[in-house]
Amino acid sequence: MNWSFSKMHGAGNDFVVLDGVRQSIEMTPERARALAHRQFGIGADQILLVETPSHPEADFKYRIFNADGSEVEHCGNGARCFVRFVHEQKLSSRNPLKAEIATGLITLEEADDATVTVNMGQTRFDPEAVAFDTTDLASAQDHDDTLWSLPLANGDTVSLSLVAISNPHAVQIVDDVATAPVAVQGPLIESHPRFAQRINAGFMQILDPHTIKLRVYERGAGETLACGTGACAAVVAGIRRGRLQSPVTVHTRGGQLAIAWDGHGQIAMRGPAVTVFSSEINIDRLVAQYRAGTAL
Ligand SMILES: N[C@H](CCC[C@H](N)C(=O)O)C(=O)O
Repeated sequence: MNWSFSKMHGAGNDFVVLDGVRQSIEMTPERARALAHRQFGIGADQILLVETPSHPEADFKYRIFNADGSEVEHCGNGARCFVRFVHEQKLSSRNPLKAEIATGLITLEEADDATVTVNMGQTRFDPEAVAFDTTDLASAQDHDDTLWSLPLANGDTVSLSLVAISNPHAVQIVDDVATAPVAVQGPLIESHPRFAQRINAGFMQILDPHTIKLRVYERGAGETLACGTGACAAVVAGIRRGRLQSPVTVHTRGGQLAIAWDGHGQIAMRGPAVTVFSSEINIDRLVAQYRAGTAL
């Protein structure tokens, strides 16, 4: 079966985007892993699927699969590519669009300067929102933010702000993102046993109240060049800890994102969306090649 797709990225966070409206696409974890595989597949951090919505006010349903095949609640950089894809593929000319995600609706709007602004949906700060087990753990309360001191398996202890942008994030402040132990602490935080659904691990360097640098070790994908929900989570954590003021420019390894948050409502994120190429692929042959390649 042949699937047409677009290869896209938002600030270097890259995606395979599929039209599940005009094509019959049944996504499985293995198919997502095969499409995302950097050697045996197309290569991507996430696979994005556009579908017919079930929510009455939505224009489309927006589904996200990580490179490890896990289906997740949200992807901010992907949302910008989603609306660009819908317009480029002439699935709809509506602008702004409403997309249905796991926790409700998000609004996506393309601007004339080729950037896209997304209202990122609900934000939560309670440990339950990130499936964090707080049993026997004293929270180091910091301002009005819960700052959790978490021992890691390698002997490090980290201070984490927990924020859900529909998907879960654990954000820490570091002196210098360039030397932050992302490769060591990232996987230990991502798969820490107290996070029942795993978590995205953010490392934020504050340059001034309106500017940060950020690296994110993503759940199910590893470190990416940018993470949209991670940028939102970092800005929210910084504002709630009295260290940042809206709007905030987030410098990532793949580009810049502009985040605005009034302290209680939705978060708005603006940034780039780029189509690298469009093509089609035989998914059955791809999965067979992926199985053969990864069997060793
Ligand atoms: N790895 C994330 C999903 C993709 C988020 C990121 N690519 C973004 O732009 O928000 C998770 O498992 O929640």
